[in-house]
Amino acid sequence: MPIQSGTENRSADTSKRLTVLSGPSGVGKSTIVQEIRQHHPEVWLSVSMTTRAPRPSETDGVEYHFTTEDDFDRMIADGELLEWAGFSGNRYGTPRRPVVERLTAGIPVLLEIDLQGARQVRKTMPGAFHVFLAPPSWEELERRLTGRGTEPAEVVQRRLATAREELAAEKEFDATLVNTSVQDVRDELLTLILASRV
Ligand SMILES: Nc1nc2c(ncn2[C@@H]2O[C@H](COP(=O)(O)OP(=O)(O)O)[C@@H](O)[C@H]2O)c(=O)[nH]1
Ligand SMILES: Nc1ncnc2c1ncn2[C@@H]1O[C@H](COP(=O)(O)OP(=O)(O)O)[C@@H](O)[C@H]1O
Repeated sequence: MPIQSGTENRSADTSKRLTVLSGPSGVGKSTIVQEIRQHHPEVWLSVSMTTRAPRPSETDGVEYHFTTEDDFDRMIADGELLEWAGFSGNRYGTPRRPVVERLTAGIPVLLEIDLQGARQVRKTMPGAFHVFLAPPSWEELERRLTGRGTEPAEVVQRRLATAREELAAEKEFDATLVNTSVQDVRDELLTLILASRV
């Protein structure tokens, strides 16, 4: 029956409307996401839960939902997270329900998450398209992470050590964008987000 098979196809394909953006700390992921937020409201940006403290520039509910360790434990126990990971001493996770609701409604969704989370999404949402954001060079990555000035030196060092492992995982991704120009990457990412729709 054509109508029934059409419905089945649509529900099976919803994860194809999902794009995952990953890359080492300091490469410019938040900057690109901010550009998409400002210029492309047609893309829905998932707002993650985190146990990390807010930076002075951050607003609860915009960049993240800032939460406690206890509440994060509860969300895991209740199956409310699509994926989650520990990163540099804090935990981060994607609330499942808002993502599923947008995908089902046909809205493109962008997740900005770390490598461990991206690997979980690859398993649970097999249609998702995975984009790796790479730095122009290692030295530039160090400069950006240090220059941002949001973390003490010891945290920067820890993030750089993790970054070496993350750079080695680039081949797991469907596409790589090198973050030389913010506007170019924004436009290229949007093209990929819209191209991966079905
Ligand atoms: N697995 C997972 N990682 C996340 C999530 N939200 C953010 N992250 C990642 O956590 C890492 C640290 O994020 P953050 O503390 O904001 O630092 P920044 O990305 O260097 O600005 C980054 O790699 C983010 O992509 C999430 O919901 N799940
Ligand atoms: N294309 C770019 N060229 C130069 N600096 C950049 C570029 N993209 C981001 N930055 C700067 O690099 C630093 C880290 O960017 P951020 O978006 O916080 O990275 P991430 O979210 O990946 O940790 C910030 O100071 C940001 O302004």
